[in-house]
Amino acid sequence: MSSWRSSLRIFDISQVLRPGLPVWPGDTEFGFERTWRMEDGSPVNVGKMTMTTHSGTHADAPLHYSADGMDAASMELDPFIGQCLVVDARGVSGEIDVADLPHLDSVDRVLFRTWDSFPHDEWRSDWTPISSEAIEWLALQGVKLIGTDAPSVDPQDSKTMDAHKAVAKNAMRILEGLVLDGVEEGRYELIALPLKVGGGDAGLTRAILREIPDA
Ligand SMILES: Nc1ccccc1C(=O)C[C@H](N)C(=O)O
Ligand SMILES: [Zn+2]
Ligand SMILES: [Zn+2]
Repeated sequence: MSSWRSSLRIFDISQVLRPGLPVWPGDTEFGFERTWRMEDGSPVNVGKMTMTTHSGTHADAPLHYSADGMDAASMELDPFIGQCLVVDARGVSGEIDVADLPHLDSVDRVLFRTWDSFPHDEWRSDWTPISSEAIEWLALQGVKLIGTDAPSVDPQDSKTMDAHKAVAKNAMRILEGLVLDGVEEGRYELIALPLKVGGGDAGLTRAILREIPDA
């Protein structure tokens, strides 16, 4: 009788949305205020949040990088749920290129860990972007979703957005701002559902990885 796991380990790979959350320079700071207070006699506490669509862990919608792209509410869910491969790219200098990619066999989703320790409390503009050649190669291998612990798949000063354009050309999906500290390289189940934001150029996402039972 093989032992049955009572539960599979879950890794929460999402940032905490909170005031002080580092955001893209010049973008909307995360704001939170209480609009109904129990201390004022209200039967409940209710809050109000203001934030950029690209706050913390999020999925870009095609509308972000294509003027006529679909919004976050229209994105299909399949790319965001299923088996993925976490790749440790911490040793990569410059940008992740084809030579930095592992051999892939039948994997639809690839997540890149680039930070030794995720910068929760400071904006770091020196992240490791992904080259458009690497994205094209991943698309050729059948990859449908690319995730990163960086705030963008392109460099902060990009004007041509080559990585996003390669994603658009291959109808792939993007997760950015993941927290992959402590996640070993390997295969996991990804569950990362973007908020269904009508007109949204991105969807805030609670992303998790779940261990895959030993075959
Ligand atoms: N908030 C911004 C404001 C202006 C330009 C870029 C951003 C981004 O957040 C980058 C985005 N996460 C991206 O998909 O690359
Ligand atoms: Zn984004
Ligand atoms: Zn992006």
